[in-house]
Amino acid sequence: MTRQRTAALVGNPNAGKSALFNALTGARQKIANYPGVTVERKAGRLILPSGEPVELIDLPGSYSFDSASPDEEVTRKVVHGEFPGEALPEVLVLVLDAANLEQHLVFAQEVIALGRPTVVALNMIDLAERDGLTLDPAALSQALGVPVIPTVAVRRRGLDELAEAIARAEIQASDEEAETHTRQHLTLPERRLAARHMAKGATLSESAQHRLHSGLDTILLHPWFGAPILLALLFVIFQAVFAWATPFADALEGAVGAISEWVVATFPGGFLRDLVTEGVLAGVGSVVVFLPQIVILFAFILVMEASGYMARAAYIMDRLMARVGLSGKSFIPLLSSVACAIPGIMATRSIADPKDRLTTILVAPLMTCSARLPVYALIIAAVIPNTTVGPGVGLQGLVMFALYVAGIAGAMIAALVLRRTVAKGAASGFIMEMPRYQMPRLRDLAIGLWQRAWVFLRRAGTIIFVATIALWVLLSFPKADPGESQIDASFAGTIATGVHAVVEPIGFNREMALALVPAMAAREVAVSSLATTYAVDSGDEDETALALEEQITARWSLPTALAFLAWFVFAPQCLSTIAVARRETNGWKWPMFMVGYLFALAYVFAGATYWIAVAAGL
Ligand SMILES: Nc1nc2c(ncn2[C@@H]2O[C@H](COP(=O)(O)OP(=O)(O)OP(=O)(O)O)[C@@H](O)[C@H]2O)c(=O)[nH]1
Ligand SMILES: [Mg+2]
Repeated sequence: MTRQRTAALVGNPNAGKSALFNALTGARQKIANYPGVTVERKAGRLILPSGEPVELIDLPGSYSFDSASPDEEVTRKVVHGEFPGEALPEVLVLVLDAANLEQHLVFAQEVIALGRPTVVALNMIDLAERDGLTLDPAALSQALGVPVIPTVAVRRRGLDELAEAIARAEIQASDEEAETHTRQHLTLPERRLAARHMAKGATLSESAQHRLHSGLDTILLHPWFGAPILLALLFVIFQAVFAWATPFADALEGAVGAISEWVVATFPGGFLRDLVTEGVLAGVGSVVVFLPQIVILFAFILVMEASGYMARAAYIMDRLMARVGLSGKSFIPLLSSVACAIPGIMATRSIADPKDRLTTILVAPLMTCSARLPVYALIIAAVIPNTTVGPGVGLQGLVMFALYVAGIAGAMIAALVLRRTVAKGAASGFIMEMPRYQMPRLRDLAIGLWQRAWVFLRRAGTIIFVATIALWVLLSFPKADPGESQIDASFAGTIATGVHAVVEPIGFNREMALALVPAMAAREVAVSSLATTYAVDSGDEDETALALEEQITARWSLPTALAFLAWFVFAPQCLSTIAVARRETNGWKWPMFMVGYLFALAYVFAGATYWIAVAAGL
């Protein structure tokens, strides 16, 4: 009885499976859809050297058998013989990218562990050579325990040898009656380590540049040092945000003060002048002075992205993320949330698993977005002494770093809890392609920075401007009788008293309570609100000129200020984020849940911070 011989091409995305498929089968192809899914089934006829035909199928690329995307699901089921209506392929042709051997070997081990007759096509040898890498197929074959054939699919190099190896594997498959000897399964970290050793063992020589790049990877992706290096880098960034921004921030502050003085000196007193000095200049101006810090933070982020380090940070974080039940796929959305949770939440669309995605949406607001930077920077500058706690380590930068870490830790713990309760499910592994290291181009950096700065200034000119003016109006009317405080008399004062009753137990004063309300529009409004409130409150012009920072230093106790910082780590003070969460989850249920748990966390942590600080005598 002769039956149809079969073989399937498997491997990571972009290994060159389709290119090999086309080269091996030529025009003898049939394209259809797998039943029930929109994934294409590509089959073709490969003629072995003996003249015998083999049905070759080109499977979708896959990073792992644990993955959940529909494409990867098809690949997993077909090679396990679980796909309805699809015969278990007799031979697996595992396609590896020689230029990215180490990454491709991670999935390769899973395929080989199936114990099926397997042939490796070590493809893209030409690209490896271009990168200055000479590989030893024999050594790799020995390490993997299967034949390895070097190929260049696009130039038809190695195709005859590959066809011969497939023919031998077909004979082996029929000898063994397609019996499978499943080998030992390794965990993802074990496979990564083994991939590293195998790739090294199969490398005969490499160019200086390639050695430099892989040397960098050895250090930056080291299982033990990788994470501390990432943390140290973040630490340096926050030191720089404070240390480098100061002269620029001072200059901006001076400019805003000078304009304010000029307005006071030039125009007669009254409604309009007060609106400009107390509302626009004191309020919006107080936010704009944080532009240098935003620019410095993003300069670092952009350099990390452009140099190729960011993808490596994702790789390092993947291990941590897996431990809390998220995949590395959540890293990019969470990282974007450092700029703003809105693009972060939108980026979760790339996460295939719905529970993974939901969890990522729910924790994204915990990542410290750039809108918190002005709040943190203001309060820290006002209450944390500008001293050093070690050579080159400023206390202010250290506190800022701690707040960012608190946000990340909060997100991780929240994810862990959510994955065990409302979004139950198993973690899926993730392996991504590492881009090459590159020198960032100055022009691209400049454009990226300009875009971030513009987003910030536009917010100041629109949402922050409007919220601050609205607050100023509420603060300014009705007018106080002589001797009475303007805030007590105003509409805003009445609102503040109501909110204050709720937040007094966690150490907040009344101005803070008032600032929380308009800050729902955008977190930076907390800064402009405080500035406007103190400007209206002080009434006489000399005191208006007193910088917001000094007002806070004079009026707030340290426990109160720390409680306010703790509040902003958790509080979902952003209506746009809530609206985006509603759109991305198709309903109010999850955004309401998100707002509820985040406010609860903010309240508990701010309260705990306050009372611990009071007990410690701060
Ligand atoms: N230089 C070079 N390029 C190749 C080689 N093999 C494939 N390519 C190119 O690499 C790219 C990806 O190849 P594909 O065949 O589409 O990769 P694939 O494995 O089918 O990818 P998925 O279908 O996404 O899993 C294409 O642009 C190919 O032309 C090779 O040996 N050398
Ligand atoms: Mg393909």
